[in-house]
Amino acid sequence: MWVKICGITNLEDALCAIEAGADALGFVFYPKSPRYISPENARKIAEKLPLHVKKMGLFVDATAEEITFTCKEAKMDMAQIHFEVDDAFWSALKVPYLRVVRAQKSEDIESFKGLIRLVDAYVPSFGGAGQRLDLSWFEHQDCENIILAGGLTPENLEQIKPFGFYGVDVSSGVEREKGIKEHEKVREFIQRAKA
Ligand SMILES: O=C(O)c1ccccc1N[C@@H]1O[C@H](COP(=O)(O)O)[C@@H](O)[C@H]1O
Repeated sequence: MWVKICGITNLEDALCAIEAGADALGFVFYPKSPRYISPENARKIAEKLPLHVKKMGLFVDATAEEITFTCKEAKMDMAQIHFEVDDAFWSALKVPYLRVVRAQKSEDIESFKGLIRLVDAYVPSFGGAGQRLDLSWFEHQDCENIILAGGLTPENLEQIKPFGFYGVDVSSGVEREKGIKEHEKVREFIQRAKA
């Protein structure tokens, strides 16, 4: 299973996640988030990381032009678009991206069906709140294109295994405090996701 550890704010947490086998790391460029990192600081970390690990910039309420610029400035491989956008946005975006569905009801998870997408639980603060999705919504769905997020922890990973998700994304569930990872939880999460 593909694993992304999100909300990275320092090099130590990034290296811990990589040593444990993370496939991707997330850097939050949303100024209202407690996990916000400046593009300049994200770049200092990204430059020290191996090429095979995807560096993903997470955005809320930004224009396609701003996101394109910030991803290049911060040496991100990809943008995670964590808010609703119109069709014109996607063609204006000039970096690879991951679509996010913030699901409030079961029908929502069918948005962008067939495309690789991250499905997170809807929260007014946009994310990182540890809010879980109702797993019964996924029971008759093809989950192989879905990266699941929202309230995941090392302890509840076992419940999602039978669905066959492409990947998982976690932030608050492996933290010691907002923006700082608990390394033992990071290792445990990745080990269980990949088992
Ligand atoms: O982490 C944040 O602060 C954040 C802010 C705004 C939008 C998304 C954010 N995080 C993403 O939310 C999901 C779920 O997080 P959690 O595991 O429930 O804490 C995940 O994709 C985070 O990257």
